[in-house]
Amino acid sequence: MAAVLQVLPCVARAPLRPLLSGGPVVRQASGMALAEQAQQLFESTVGAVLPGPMLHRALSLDPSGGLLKVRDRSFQLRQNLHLVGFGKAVLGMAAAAEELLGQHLVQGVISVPKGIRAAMERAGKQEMLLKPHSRVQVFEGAEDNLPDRDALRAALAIRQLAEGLTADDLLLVLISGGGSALLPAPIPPVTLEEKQTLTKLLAARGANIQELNTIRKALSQLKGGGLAQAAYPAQVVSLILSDVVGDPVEVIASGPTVASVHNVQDCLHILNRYGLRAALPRSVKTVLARADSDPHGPHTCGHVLNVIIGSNALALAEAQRRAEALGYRAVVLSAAIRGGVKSVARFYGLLAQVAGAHLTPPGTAASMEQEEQLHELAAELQLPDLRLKEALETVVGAGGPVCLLAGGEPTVQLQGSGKGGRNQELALRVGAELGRWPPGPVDVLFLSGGTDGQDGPTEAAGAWVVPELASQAATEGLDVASFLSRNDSHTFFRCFRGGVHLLHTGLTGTNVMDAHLLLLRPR
Ligand SMILES: Nc1ncnc2c1ncn2[C@@H]1O[C@H](COP(=O)(O)OP(=O)(O)OP(=O)(O)O)[C@@H](O)[C@H]1O
Ligand SMILES: O=C(O)[C@H](O)CO
Repeated sequence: MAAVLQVLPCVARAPLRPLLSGGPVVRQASGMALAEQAQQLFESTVGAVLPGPMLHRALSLDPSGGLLKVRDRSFQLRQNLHLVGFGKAVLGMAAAAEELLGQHLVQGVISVPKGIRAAMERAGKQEMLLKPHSRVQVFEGAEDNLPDRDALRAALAIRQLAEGLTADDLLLVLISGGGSALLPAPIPPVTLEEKQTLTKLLAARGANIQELNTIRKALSQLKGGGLAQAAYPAQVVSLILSDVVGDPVEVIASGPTVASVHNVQDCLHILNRYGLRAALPRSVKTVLARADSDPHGPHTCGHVLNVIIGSNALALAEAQRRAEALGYRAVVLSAAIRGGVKSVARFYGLLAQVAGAHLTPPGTAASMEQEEQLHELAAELQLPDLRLKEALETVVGAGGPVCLLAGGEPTVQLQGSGKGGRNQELALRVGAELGRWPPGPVDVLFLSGGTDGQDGPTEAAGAWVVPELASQAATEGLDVASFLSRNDSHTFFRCFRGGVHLLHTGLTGTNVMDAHLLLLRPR
């Protein structure tokens, strides 16, 4: 089994850059508007997991001795270092790796989303781009996050590089979310089109990422440890940016350097669950039937070191430090927020109400009933790492501003044909929840943002809300409930107050799911 290391403990601070548009509309806290502080905290969250800081935390090079250190392991470099990568954040990761490794890097191939170089150039993010005469070959593909011919060409080039390595070589593998679609190499006779159709159907029928990637692994030459196997006997070091709740290395990008533990029965259960077993193409049945006799056994990954170098938890930890520096008592509630967006919004609404009441003098206390509802909802959401009790204890003892941080990936069941994204919909729903209760003597702000800088098919990363939002919107003739019923959160935020509640970052070059911030400040 491959060695799995957890996130690196210390985090370099990223430079601050204004991300939120619009002026301060929330009362000042410590001389700075809550909205501005939320901006800084979101910047810190993203900054902790930008490619440059991450790679510098993960790798160090001793140029005199030509030793590459990854955590507590050292590797001798002697013109034997090769690089491959795939994922939405891999262009910047490769640029940072190349900068760090210099002439030691012999060659590389990466597979990144279509148009990403042009987008980074347009955004002026030179640090996310490879040098003009880079040794790393770049393939762009997987338009709309679906495996396509371009991604297949990239996957084959990556396989070829891996297969050409010897026991003297070291292969650095850069992995981030979106890697599954960017590394398609179906096992014949399964075709790319068949795999694409199956993936689309599973996703449309609600399969989660664990289920989706179990099927992807079974049908792929490179996923589920296949890439590690192709590179054997070279030493493999995978640096992984997690976009999956809980950071499971076997799931992220379908674990190309992690031995798969799934068998055919697991796949058949999943296909059954989504009503796809009966209609399977013959090729898929053939490959599944073969798979049991030819598993990527655990023994195939003994030459691999898998290291999580960036995650939601790590990003939130940095935001927590920043919040404390701004004078908040800060708690990370959870880095594994999941569940329907309506329940998650209700959770944050109740949390704000209960926490707000704890922050204010007796007489404004939230009812016991609300506190009970909060705990019940938390139990229903089944968030494994939730620190609700600790958060509420902190609030009780705070006597001043409080910042509750969380992250993860709630789900939106699309009903309408409006324009929006997970984060904007969550923020709007939380805004509506906050408006249901009479405001106590406490300022409240909730922000939800996608750390990749793009929330659904919109140009915004997310949005922030305050309890007055719904009533203020009504004075502008905007009915929050009707926008929500159409999943039209982006249109709402664009119209409301000229769009000042939208969070605009542009593509950030990283992705560790979403970040949620709840700021409370007694008046
Ligand atoms: N109109 C809408 N309102 C709310 N959510 C939407 C809307 N349209 C799409 N979405 C949601 O946006 C998500 C897809 O957007 P996005 O690309 O940001 O997330 P993703 O696929 O999880 O990618 P990543 O992991 O890179 O963030 C889906 O969860 C989808 O349900
Ligand atoms: O590429 C993938 O499989 C998803 O982004 C999860 O990592």
